[in-house]
Amino acid sequence: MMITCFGKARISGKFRKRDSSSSSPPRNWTSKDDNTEEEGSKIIFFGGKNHSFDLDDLLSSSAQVLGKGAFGTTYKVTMDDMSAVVVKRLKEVVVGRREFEQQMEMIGMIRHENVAELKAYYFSKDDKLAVYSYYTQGSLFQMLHGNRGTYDRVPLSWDARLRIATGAARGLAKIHEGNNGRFIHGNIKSSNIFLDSQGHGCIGDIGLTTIMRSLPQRTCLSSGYHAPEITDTRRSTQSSDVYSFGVVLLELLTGASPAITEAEHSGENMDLASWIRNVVAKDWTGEVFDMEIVSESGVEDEMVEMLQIGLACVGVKQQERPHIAQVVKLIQDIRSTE
Ligand SMILES: Nc1ncnc2c1ncn2[C@@H]1O[C@H](COP(=O)(O)OP(=O)(O)OP(=O)(O)O)[C@@H](O)[C@H]1O
Repeated sequence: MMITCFGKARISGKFRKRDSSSSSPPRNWTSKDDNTEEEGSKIIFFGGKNHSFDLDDLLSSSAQVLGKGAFGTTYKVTMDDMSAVVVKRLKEVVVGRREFEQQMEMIGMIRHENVAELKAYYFSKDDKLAVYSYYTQGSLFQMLHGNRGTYDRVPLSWDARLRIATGAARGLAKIHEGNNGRFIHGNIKSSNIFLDSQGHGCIGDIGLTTIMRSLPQRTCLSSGYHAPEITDTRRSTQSSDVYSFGVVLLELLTGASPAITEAEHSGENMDLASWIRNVVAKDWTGEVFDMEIVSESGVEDEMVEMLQIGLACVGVKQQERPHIAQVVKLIQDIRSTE
């Protein structure tokens, strides 16, 4: 299956550099009504006072728009010392300050090597910000689909994909342990999975779904990531997270986009999970794997095992999907050295 283009709108821009003589933040970065002294509106950091920047640094630094997602605009902000963080300016937050803060505090408590760290958050009437670590290697989406069909394409080996899947599964398992085992992610997809320095997958964008306006059902259906029972993204469940994670595994195996497209073989409109279910039912399993990995020798059994795990996760019946802890074990067992 060929994917020829990256397929996401890229925008570039810059925050205005703040006049260093001014003590108030620039208007384009903070509230539009000049109400910067709004009571209680201060940036809250995790990890005590041990942080290398404050709100002023953040607001005065140059920023580049990484993209506009469903939940707002995401910026890479580079500090004077050249360190970078990601700032997500959240739009359509549908909860009040108290609930927002409670959710952020819960997210902040989830610390794991395979979970993108929430460093800080900020709530005011006009601005809601979430500050994360910046991952220099970009997202799994970029790695899988970027530059396909061009000379600039850097192939992603099966070993690399296995490491990404292992790390991401561990990260999601940790997230599901949060809030006494009730925490959900709600938006698992390849653009929310990043790579750490060892090449393991790390899950980003945790826990925002439940505090944001629900995505339209049409958007959910066409993305290919959402479980079929989800009609309101604010009511995502751990089992729907497992479904979405299964879609990511299928994406890793096939190199195909999960969005609903006209399936090459049948000419029908279907999402990735449905297409793979169809192909496997017809016993054409070998045909689904990404051309980029299919020629690697001695790994086909591992790919077939991963395919079975992915298919179990995307089970249409919720009760038949595995728990994420089982998924971690199954993936680790594919190659016991991982
Ligand atoms: N911590 C991060 N480090 C590096 N890149 C990031 C980080 N967070 C997000 N990005 C990248 O920034 C871009 C915009 O992200 P954003 O989350 O706004 O949109 P999205 O992932 O496409 O959709 P959604 O809003 O549904 O998550 C994406 O390409 C994403 O992979």
